[in-house]
Amino acid sequence: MSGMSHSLLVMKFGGTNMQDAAAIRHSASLAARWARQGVKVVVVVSAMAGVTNALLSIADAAETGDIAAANDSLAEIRHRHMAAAGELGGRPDSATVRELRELLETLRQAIYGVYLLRELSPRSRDLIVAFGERLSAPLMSLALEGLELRAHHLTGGAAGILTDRHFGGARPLPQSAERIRDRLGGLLDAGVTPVVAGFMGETEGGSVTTLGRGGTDYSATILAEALRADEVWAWKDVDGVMTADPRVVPDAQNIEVLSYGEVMELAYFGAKVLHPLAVTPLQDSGIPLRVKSAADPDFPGTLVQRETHNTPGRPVKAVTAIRNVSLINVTGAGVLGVPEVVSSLFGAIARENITLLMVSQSSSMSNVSLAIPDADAARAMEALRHSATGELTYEQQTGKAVLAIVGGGMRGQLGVSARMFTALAEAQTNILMISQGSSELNVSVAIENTEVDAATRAVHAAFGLGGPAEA
Ligand SMILES: Nc1ncnc2c1ncn2[C@@H]1O[C@H](COP(=O)(O)OP(=O)(O)O)[C@@H](O)[C@H]1O
Ligand SMILES: N[C@@H](CC(=O)OP(=O)(O)O)C(=O)O
Repeated sequence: MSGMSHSLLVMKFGGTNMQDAAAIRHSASLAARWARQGVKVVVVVSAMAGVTNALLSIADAAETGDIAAANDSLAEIRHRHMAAAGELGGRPDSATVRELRELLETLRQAIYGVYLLRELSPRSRDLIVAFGERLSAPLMSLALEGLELRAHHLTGGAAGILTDRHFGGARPLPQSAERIRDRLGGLLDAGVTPVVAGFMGETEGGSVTTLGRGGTDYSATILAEALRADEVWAWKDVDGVMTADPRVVPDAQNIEVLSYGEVMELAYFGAKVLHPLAVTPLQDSGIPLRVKSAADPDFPGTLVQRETHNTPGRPVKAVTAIRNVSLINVTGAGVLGVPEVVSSLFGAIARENITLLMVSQSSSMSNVSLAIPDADAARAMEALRHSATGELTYEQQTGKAVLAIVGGGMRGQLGVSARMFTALAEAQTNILMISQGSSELNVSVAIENTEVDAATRAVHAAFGLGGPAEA
């Protein structure tokens, strides 16, 4: 695909595309291919694959006093980055390699601090976990320099991304846009390729924040919107956004076009391919986002744009699933016809910042069911018990999953849900709960965790997603 018509592209490279020196070199060559054609390229990088999870475990180990485990794992991270730096041509005495060493030492001290205090606040966790991206950005600079490009790496904060103080799930502040133009405009005009550490920003007071798991996609779109880029390209280890997770459904197909709304639903309902909020910065400008395959750069991938693009006979575009979900059933006299109770339940969930995946209320109004990620369920139960009025009982069932179908073509179409339920029945899947999003872009059901893979394949086949669209 030609980039000739573009003047500015933001390119995001995920953990897999940064996993070792060879992958980083390949990623750099993709950025260089367009930079050499005169396109200004802003590169945004994730941590090397696995590093974010490792840093989270290290922080937890330090907090519980297991400094030996923390140090062992830190040594692996140090080795992995120093080895990659060497392979990418970084000399031990070069400024970039010295900087890497200093970053690793600061990380070690931060972890030791957690160990001494036995205390890990959301703020300290963000500081520690963002080191993954701060350490991978210099490696990308080395790789770009190895291809004779001039590069300059920056933290998310230094690139101008200012956020609120919501550690672990921070949101950008409006004044970021001007800061980003200030911080990156000069570099771009001087022919330098900025390499921005993804996933992170900083508060006005200078504390490091993170944008939520998978947040590098979000960093890329925040930068693209501020810089009025022509497009954002998210390079992945898949062809694009697929009709289902290709690890579960071998005949999943690439989706050519999706709307911002569709991609948000897909991400919300578990498609790990993009951050659920990634397209939100683009909604005003309509800047397109392309999900592209790093292994096959000329393949068009998936174009994500403002407008919905429907194929006749194909109301559903994709099937997604979220595993490890809890269902919380709220029953009791207090639920009977008392909308305030429902609103107080929602308030409690919202205050705790818990993702509410599904809600359903029985027609008798005597029962409300909520689907919540297992990881949030204990907090949710606690919050619900403290919030509600009346005589309510709460019952939690774990080991469930949410399966969703997504597509703009289902709006106003009869029979789509019925087709999904028939497919599930034929696959002997018991449906525990049903809900349709008010946007009419999705229908979701709660099922048993153990039945997710078979159910996904059955629904995928029922909507003809594994082959060419029906006429
Ligand atoms: N509908 C889907 N389309 C494409 N990929 C999906 C989908 N659902 C889940 N995935 C998984 O998401 C992965 C890509 O996301 P991720 O690894 O986070 O990307 P990144 O390269 O940005 O780190 C793929 O390897 C794939 O297994
Ligand atoms: N490293 C962060 C941010 C990210 O976006 O990663 P990836 O692009 O590898 O999904 C995470 O794991 O959440």
